[in-house]
Amino acid sequence: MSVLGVLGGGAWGTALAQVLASGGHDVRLWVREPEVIEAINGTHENPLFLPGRTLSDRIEATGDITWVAEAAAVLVVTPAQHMRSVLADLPRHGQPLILCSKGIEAGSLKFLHEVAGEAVDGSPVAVLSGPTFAHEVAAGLPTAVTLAAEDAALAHQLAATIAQPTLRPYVSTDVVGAEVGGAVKNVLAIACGVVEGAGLGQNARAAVIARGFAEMTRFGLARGARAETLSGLSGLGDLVLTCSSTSSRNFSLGVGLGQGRPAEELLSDRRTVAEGAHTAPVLAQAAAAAGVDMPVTEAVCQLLDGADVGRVVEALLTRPLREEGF
Ligand SMILES: NC(=O)c1ccc[n+]([C@@H]2O[C@H](COP(=O)([O-])OP(=O)(O)OC[C@H]3O[C@@H](n4cnc5c(N)ncnc54)[C@H](O)[C@@H]3O)[C@@H](O)[C@H]2O)c1
Ligand SMILES: O=P(O)(O)OC[C@H](O)CO
Repeated sequence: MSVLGVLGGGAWGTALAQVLASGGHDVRLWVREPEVIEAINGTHENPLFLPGRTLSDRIEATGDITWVAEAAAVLVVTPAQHMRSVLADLPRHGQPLILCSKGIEAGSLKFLHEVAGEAVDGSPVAVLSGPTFAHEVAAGLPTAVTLAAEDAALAHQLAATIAQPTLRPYVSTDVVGAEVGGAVKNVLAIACGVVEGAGLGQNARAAVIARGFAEMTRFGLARGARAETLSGLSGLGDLVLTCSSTSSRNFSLGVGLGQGRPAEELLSDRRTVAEGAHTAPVLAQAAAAAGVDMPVTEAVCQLLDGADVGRVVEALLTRPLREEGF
């Protein structure tokens, strides 16, 4: 067993720390909030981000990122838009980084493996992504993920390190594909939530999933992803999960939008992150730059900007007819 580091004490960082610690690893968890550090080390719980779960005493929370940097590998689980600034403080030991966040950086339009590569020069980078509600992983429920690194040997080595009886990684060398799925599905989950909130029915939700997958695939292929990754755990698998449940923060945000509530109100008082709200405008820019048509993503951007739900839905449904396919 190894000493592993985790950056980010939100729901997902804490759940990953828990499943790794339950497998016998010692986990150093870097946490931003002093009250969360105190709760994890004092009473083995994270009431702010993962309430109701008793955590392993193999998890030690810290505010000292240099201590986490000494681990054999570091899982990076910050919100996507804060990854660059957090990694800037991580001392460089050449330790592998496993990126577990989902999104595209605003401004640069870069995937997170590109951001990490720039921020921590010299560390090999892998991406872990898939259908993974944090509370289920922390509860020890069976979960499968994609673990992608350009270097196949590294991907296999990291998969062997993190694999647990309830966490099964599937290895890939398609880093871009693994990232596209996680980033795009969050935007599409908002759209499915809107369908739910506006009472548009199950047929409409299935249509958004299917046509959303088509636009995920168009964008992914244009950016060099492989089709089998997009139809795998990190793409279609995560899309189906996140578009089906109010356990998803992105889906829940969409439900509120579909009920006609403004995005600012829905986002203002939450401490948890709904990545799709940040990714949608960035994805729309990246798609435009790649010459890819993403009508569902465009619709989500309009709704986040306060457009009327009925008008946005009508505009989507009255687009020129086209052949089915990607
Ligand atoms: N929760 C899940 O089920 C889940 C599963 C898979 C992937 N993810 C991804 O993991 C990433 C983290 O999500 P989460 O659910 O753990 O977070 P969360 O919503 O539970 O908690 C918010 C996190 O944001 C951090 N944060 C807030 N402001 C910050 C700042 N200025 N700088 C750095 N960090 C800041 C907080 O410290 C906390 O760790 C996201 O990209 C998310 O999409 C989440
Ligand atoms: O709650 P969400 O919408 O951020 O989704 C969590 C995970 O990404 C699901 O795989």
